[in-house]
Amino acid sequence: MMIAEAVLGATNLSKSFNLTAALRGATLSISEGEIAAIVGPSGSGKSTLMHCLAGILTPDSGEVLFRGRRVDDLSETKRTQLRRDQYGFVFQYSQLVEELTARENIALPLVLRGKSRRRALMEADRWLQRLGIDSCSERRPSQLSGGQGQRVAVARAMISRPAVVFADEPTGSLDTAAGELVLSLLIESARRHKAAILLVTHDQTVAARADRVINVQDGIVEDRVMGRPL
Ligand SMILES: Nc1ncnc2c1ncn2[C@@H]1O[C@H](COP(=O)(O)OP(=O)(O)OP(=O)(O)O)[C@@H](O)[C@H]1O
Repeated sequence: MMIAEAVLGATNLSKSFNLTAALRGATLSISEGEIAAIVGPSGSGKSTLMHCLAGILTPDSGEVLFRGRRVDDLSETKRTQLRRDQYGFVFQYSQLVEELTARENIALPLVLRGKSRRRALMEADRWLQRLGIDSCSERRPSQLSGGQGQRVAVARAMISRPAVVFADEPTGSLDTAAGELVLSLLIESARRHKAAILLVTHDQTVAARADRVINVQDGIVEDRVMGRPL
């Protein structure tokens, strides 16, 4: 049997905000291409865990590993580079740039990585088509529906072929049908490009689409496998 390599790992992560202990020794490992849902009560530490794993927050103690290499102690510049080169992000209210069109928003990560504007826009056009939003190409974010905006966010997250996509309630602001479509597109794109997804959700039907559900309780990870092969 082939054992999948870990793309992302954390050991004993702790993080406090003043007197609040948000994480109290969280340990987990995400395999290459794995789709993992992070669930747990409000305030249990899900977002803090995700932000520590993504290098947005620095844990007070513990280690974060990306492909076996320690990354929590990298300089801010190196962590920004890691996020740009290896990670994609989809949040509840997508942080699209209002001054740019949908097409330019999708192309942006490639431009930031040094691709020419022309080539980045050509690649963005492919993603617009793949996700069924090519008619929105020239619209600004405020001219998009919630579901269209999240599809643009999925395209923007996937265009740079990330190893890991961090998604914090990506369908939380959408109705059921739009949410299901966005989630399906995110999962299909990730499977096609062998990206792992770390998905924070309150929604059981969203969690049920993952390979594995990771339960966070009081800042600690309680891991359980959900029957599907990893
Ligand atoms: N920037 C911050 N400053 C102060 N306290 C914070 C901060 N971020 C998180 N906390 C606290 O840390 C704890 C964990 O918060 P976190 O947002 O990680 O939980 P969560 O499980 O994602 O919650 P929710 O499901 O409500 O989004 C909570 O008690 C929260 O109030």
